[in-house]
Amino acid sequence: MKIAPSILSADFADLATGVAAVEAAGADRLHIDVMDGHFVPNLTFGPDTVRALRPRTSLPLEVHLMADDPDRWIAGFADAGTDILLVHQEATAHLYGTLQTIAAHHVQAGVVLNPGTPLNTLDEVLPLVDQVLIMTVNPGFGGQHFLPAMTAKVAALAKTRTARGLNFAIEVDGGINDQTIGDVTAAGADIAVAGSYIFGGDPAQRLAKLEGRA
Ligand SMILES: O=C(CO)[C@@H](O)[C@H](O)COP(=O)(O)O
Ligand SMILES: [Co+2]
Repeated sequence: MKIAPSILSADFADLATGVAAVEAAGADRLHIDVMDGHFVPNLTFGPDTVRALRPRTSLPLEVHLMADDPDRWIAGFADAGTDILLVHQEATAHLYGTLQTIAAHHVQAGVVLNPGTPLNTLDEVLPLVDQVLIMTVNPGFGGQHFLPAMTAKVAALAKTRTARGLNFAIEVDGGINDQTIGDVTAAGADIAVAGSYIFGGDPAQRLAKLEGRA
């Protein structure tokens, strides 16, 4: 299991220190939650945050774009140094085209599903994506409780991946801690995002504990 610390729970006034701590602790990538105040009721980072972090770490930068009309932002995040760009199925009327545009910018493309959105809405785009992110909370805020019903969704997606001979990575996001990571690992998730759990204590100890339970 790869672990992607979410900087949503880091100290916004000292992001570089938080990033250095999780990198030293062996994180696999950095998860950057971009919120536009429309798609979700919160405001966070923009492309300039990615641009500022890029020279501060060698970790891959993964942007979780919680924004309406994501096409507006693709070029900006690509140019800023994003390695993986994840867009919500619910945020665009033209998902197939949006994913093609991300790939055309030489950025890995991923799609995200809210808890209430069925897996079959991705049937046509699965061959296009490098990654599928299953939200295990409603998006917008860190520190929420994991939704246990999402474990079956992860398992169903893993089954579909095998049946169709595809090789996208499966990621989970929301409420991941030492109590919840075991179930999603068993269900077939490859990458777990964790924010409040990692930054709510000593990041190195918390990361090691997650890896031990995964
Ligand atoms: O995308 C989101 C929230 O919308 C997440 O990436 C959170 O940042 C995860 O936080 P925790 O649930 O791990 O505290
Ligand atoms: Co996220």
